[in-house]
Amino acid sequence: MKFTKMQGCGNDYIYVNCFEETVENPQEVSKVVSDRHFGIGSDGLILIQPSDVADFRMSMYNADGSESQMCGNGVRCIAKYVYDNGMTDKKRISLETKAGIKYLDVFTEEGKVKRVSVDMGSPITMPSQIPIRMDKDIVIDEAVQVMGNEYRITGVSMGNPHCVVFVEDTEKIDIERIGPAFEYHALFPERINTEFIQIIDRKTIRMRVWERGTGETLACGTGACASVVACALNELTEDEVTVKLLGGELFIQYDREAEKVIMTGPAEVICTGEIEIEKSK
Ligand SMILES: N[C@@H](CCC[C@H](N)C(=O)O)C(=O)O
Repeated sequence: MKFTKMQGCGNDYIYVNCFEETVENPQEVSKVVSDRHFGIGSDGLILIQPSDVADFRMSMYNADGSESQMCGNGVRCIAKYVYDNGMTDKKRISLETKAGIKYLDVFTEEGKVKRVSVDMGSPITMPSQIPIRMDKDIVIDEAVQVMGNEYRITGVSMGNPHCVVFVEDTEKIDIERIGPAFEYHALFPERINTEFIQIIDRKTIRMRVWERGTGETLACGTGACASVVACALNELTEDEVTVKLLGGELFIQYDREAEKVIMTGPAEVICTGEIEIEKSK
């Protein structure tokens, strides 16, 4: 199987061009390629596919093989892949995802995509649609018990589920211990991505993330968008915020009137290669 490894703010995935390759069992293939010791090493697998309703389609799988509806860093990398490889010459690309059609604007330097702005659509705050098991109209700054401690959570879906927790200092979070406890908490029937957010000032936040199905990653695009919406709901920041992640920075604009979130950030190729996948996978 031919692949390209790409990253957006250090959130790295194996991309397969399904106009040329067939991936029969993507859940299993994602586990194999993502393994950082016995595979290529990545946060998951992303398939670039033909679409009947948009220019391209994305399917994305976490490192544990579970499928997600959306991947913010992944959609930017797909825009770079299809443009740089001459699969389109459009500077506004439409992409079908399990969370609807997303529109990607590419910014090029010397003919190659450097940055991409994505219309991430409307944030969803209704608990039953995130989903979060809470008998409320919206989950803002709600107290929950996790591993014997109280945390205050704000729930937002960007097509995939997020739980945002504000902390004094992201460096002091024992994320390997607390991340899985959030992910598998009974409040979240489809598990959850958890963002730990430190407010730097009204235009800047620092974020660490525990991703559903993968663990701690260096960045999460949907998570950055969900966090900026959560900041706005808690009146902690303005609506245009730079999110500092372990692997880089994303610029997020929350347009409350239009009810949409725009994410802008980089996309880079790491390497290309070929891997033998057993027939049963
Ligand atoms: N890293 C991604 C999100 C990947 C999916 C997530 N782990 C989930 O299961 O929903 C991003 O950049 O948005």
